[in-house]
Amino acid sequence: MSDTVILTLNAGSSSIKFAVFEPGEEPALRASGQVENLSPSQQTRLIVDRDGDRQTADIAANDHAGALAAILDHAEQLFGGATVAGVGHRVVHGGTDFTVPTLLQPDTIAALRALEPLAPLHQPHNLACVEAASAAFPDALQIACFDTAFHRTHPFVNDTFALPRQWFDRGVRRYGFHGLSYDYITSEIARTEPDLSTGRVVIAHLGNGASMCAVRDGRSVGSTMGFTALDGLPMGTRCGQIDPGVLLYMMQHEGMGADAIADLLYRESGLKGLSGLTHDMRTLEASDNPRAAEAIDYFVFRIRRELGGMSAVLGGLDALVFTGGIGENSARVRREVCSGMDWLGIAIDHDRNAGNARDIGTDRVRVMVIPTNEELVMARAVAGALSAAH
Ligand SMILES: Nc1ncnc2c1ncn2[C@@H]1O[C@H](COP(=O)(O)OP(=O)(O)O)[C@@H](O)[C@H]1O
Ligand SMILES: CC(=O)OP(=O)(O)O
Ligand SMILES: [Mg+2]
Repeated sequence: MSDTVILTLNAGSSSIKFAVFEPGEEPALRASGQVENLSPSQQTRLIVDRDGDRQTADIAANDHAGALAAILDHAEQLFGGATVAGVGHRVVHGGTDFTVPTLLQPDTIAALRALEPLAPLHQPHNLACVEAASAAFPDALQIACFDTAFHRTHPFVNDTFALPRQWFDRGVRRYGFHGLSYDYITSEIARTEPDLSTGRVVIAHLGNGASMCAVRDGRSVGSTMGFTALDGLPMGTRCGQIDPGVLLYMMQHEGMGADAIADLLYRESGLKGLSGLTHDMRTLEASDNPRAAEAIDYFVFRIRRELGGMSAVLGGLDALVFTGGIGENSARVRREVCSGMDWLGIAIDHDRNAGNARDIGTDRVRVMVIPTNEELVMARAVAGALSAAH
């Protein structure tokens, strides 16, 4: 057993997911878990998974520093006496400047803080974890791993809006997110499906946040997400694509200010807004309320539209991959996305789909369900930084 370990942190607004790896050419997972319900109105819980065993404890934390302190209270169980040599942080927005995993230092942290308004549900929490982990592990390398970095291979037409050119030059452009997930899926395809690694692939990352990525030759050529993680598909609480005229109307005729609109678009829309019930797909699927079904219908409709558009951009399609909590687990969403898609060469086996099997396609296009692993992508980056530092 190694005497140093890598810790990865992935902070959301009400959770921190973490994992512990032994460093090496391919880091080996030692333990993982999360702090969930990290909000004043809920009972915060710590979950630790190790050696096939799950432990759960109620904890008192109500912010990210408190959550990290609770994780460290379990240091012996997680690290087993090993030193944390590097910490990988998921940082959702890297803007135009951060295109590779980056050592976090005061100037980089300040530059990333400036991007907080572009990812208000994520960036402040990501940076809170950086602060807490730097205090807890002052001798460890703190490495930022960016959701935007995988998309920096986009052609200009996918990255620009049709605004006066100065806005593009000032960074108002489409970045794309969920890059750690797409990086992992493309690395899995390269490892297990060499024929597909030079192919035309659409990956649908469907979780609380949801986006799709068009991949050719293992590189991103398009994403449904844009300047922020609001664009594209509808999500748990985010609206997805919207006519900007709606926002003008709300400001000019409904007396809504920027904060009220931000709250509406980031926290009250998407599946939650449409259903009037919940952001949670599992609960929606179990509901017999017709609005729950309408919310799922809209989610599926947008995925199908984007699939058609991305297939056109790619000049055809060789594989469709589902990932993320919904993509990996919802047989209904996958079935409805693939239904009537034979014109594109997509058909699925319903038994294999119901069992979340890895290969569910029966026609020309491969249709696959691949669980994502953003933590491993971060651990690989930290392992690389550690071996470069020695
Ligand atoms: N068995 C399931 N059936 C349908 N949806 C599921 C299932 N399991 C998880 N989900 C959905 O996955 C979503 C969470 O996805 P996840 O990728 O874990 O989120 P996050 O973006 O927070 O990492 C929720 O909407 C949840 O309901
Ligand atoms: C970028 C994004 O939407 O991330 P998540 O799915 O973790 O909310
Ligand atoms: Mg996620």
